[in-house]
Amino acid sequence: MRVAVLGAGTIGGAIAKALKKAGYDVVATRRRIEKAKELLELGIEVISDNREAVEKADVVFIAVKPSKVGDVLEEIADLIEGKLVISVVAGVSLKELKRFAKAKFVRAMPNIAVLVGESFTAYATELEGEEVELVERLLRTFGDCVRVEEEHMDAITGLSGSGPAYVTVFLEAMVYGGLRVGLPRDLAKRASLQTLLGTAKLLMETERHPAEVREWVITPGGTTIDGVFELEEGKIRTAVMKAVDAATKKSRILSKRV
Ligand SMILES: NC(=O)C1=CN([C@@H]2O[C@H](COP(=O)(O)OP(=O)(O)OC[C@H]3O[C@@H](n4cnc5c(N)ncnc54)[C@H](OP(=O)(O)O)[C@@H]3O)[C@@H](O)[C@H]2O)C=CC1
Ligand SMILES: O=C(O)[C@@H]1CCC=N1
Repeated sequence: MRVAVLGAGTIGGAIAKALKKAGYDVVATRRRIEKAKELLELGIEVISDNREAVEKADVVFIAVKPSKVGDVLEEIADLIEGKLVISVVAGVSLKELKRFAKAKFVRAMPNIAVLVGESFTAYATELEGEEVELVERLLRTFGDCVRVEEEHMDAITGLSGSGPAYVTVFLEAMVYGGLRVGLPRDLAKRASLQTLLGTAKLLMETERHPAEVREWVITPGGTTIDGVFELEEGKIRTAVMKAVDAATKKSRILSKRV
């Protein structure tokens, strides 16, 4: 199966790599192909002509910025009639995509962990049956994937699409905390990363509520409660909730600009 990825930038490049690794024949596009050396080295064909890429492909991914999606769809509209087209563009609805072409559209939202096969990808579509099975086969090469009602897609964008950025802020703060109490940089980073990974794995495997796992860690009168007290005073929960809310609202605003 041949897959075209239009807009081989940060996420498009990651998608092209994941699909190539899974054995798909991949053609990727961007205007400045000199910036796609890494993809070329992996055996991915990189060209600047979207029409040529689409003509040769069975499935098309669109990973350009929201402001460009209209132009790109207009450019390829006649070639994608009846073709499966998966857009990962934030804030652009199925209804808006369908304004430009009569393709079989899927709206998906992965995150940058596609690069290590650990994305959370949600998708919405009106397709059914074998076509949905194909969509899931493709999206599973990125990591976990789940079908959702389209009304959830902006919130998914604000939560898991943008999520790696929030987690890296927290992670960096943990490392700095380690530095502040005198740990060497490498040790602080390794301890913070493994703590994050281990906690996520623990929560996933035990399916316990985060509060329950937190109670396991907090020894009465011990060290952890003093740390948790500071986090609560710093309003970390409202800060994270506001971050998800702001990014979700931005996704909703982007959709009005296409
Ligand atoms: N970054 C992320 O983690 C995620 C991003 N997304 C979505 O993916 C999209 C891209 O985001 P991101 O990867 O961060 O942005 P980038 O700017 O890194 O990638 C966009 C790419 O599109 C290329 N491009 C621009 N115009 C065209 C065109 N006419 N034809 C073909 N390619 C073109 C650009 O390259 P050139 O200038 O060389 O043409 C650029 O590399 C956005 O819509 C975003 O909402 C979704 C999930 C996660
Ligand atoms: O920042 C953005 O707009 C994109 C969408 C989700 C992650 N990155």
